Amino acid sequence: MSSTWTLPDDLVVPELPADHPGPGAPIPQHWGRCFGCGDDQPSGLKMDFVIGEGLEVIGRLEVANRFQGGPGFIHGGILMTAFDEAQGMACSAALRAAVVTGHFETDFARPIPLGSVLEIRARVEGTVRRKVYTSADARIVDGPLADPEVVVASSSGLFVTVGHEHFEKGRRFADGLPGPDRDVSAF
Ligand SMILES: CCCCCCCCCC(=O)SCCNC(=O)CCNC(=O)[C@H](O)C(C)(C)COP(=O)(O)OP(=O)(O)OC[C@H]1O[C@@H](n2cnc3c(N)ncnc32)[C@H](O)[C@@H]1OP(=O)(O)O
Repeated sequence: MSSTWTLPDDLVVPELPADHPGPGAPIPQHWGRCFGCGDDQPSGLKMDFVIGEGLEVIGRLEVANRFQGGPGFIHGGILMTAFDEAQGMACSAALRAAVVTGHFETDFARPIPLGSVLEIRARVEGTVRRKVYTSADARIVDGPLADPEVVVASSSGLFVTVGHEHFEKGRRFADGLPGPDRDVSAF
């Protein structure tokens, strides 16, 4: 099975920011409580990211036992979350803009065992107004069934750039219940 995703004809490929740090530079987590990358989210994915070539970022996910779906394998929704995080990070790194996911689709090509390490390469394909078209692929680079030549899953996603006011609406809920305002300006 493969995606029916198509890119629009009027896609604009963005220039890299002048101060883009270049391949290998670590990308800081965008929000400590983020399920994808946050250190302050004990049940989260705890993904790490570095800048890749061009408009690409490279994410790493250690497939922990708590990410289990079918016996011994990663849950498909967890994998989609990892792609979502990686493709969002690619948008942020390339455009220096906050984004949210608008539409997302994933192809699951191989089962991914617990204990493996996934490398997710995610990139911005281009933009149309506020829409950011992204893609990504995942390979097992360490642990069970590791083979860096084999793409085990791939993903396409449309993100939409937003202003910080988008996240202001959620700040009262940052602890899960309405509460004191929290500073989400760093998101
Ligand atoms: C900051 C760094 C982040 C790093 C990583 C984060 C990774 C995780 C990201 C997430 O998971 S975010 C959480 C999941 N997503 C959301 O909660 C988004 C909920 N949806 C919304 O808030 C709004 O629908 C949205 C901001 C996406 C759009 O509303 P707006 O009123 O601001 O914009 P508008 O509706 O005018 O749409 C702008 C363009 O996007 C298009 N669009 C919007 N939603 C779409 C959609 N779902 N599918 C396709 N296109 C969509 C829309 O057609 C339009 O295209 P055109 O320019 O061609 O007119």
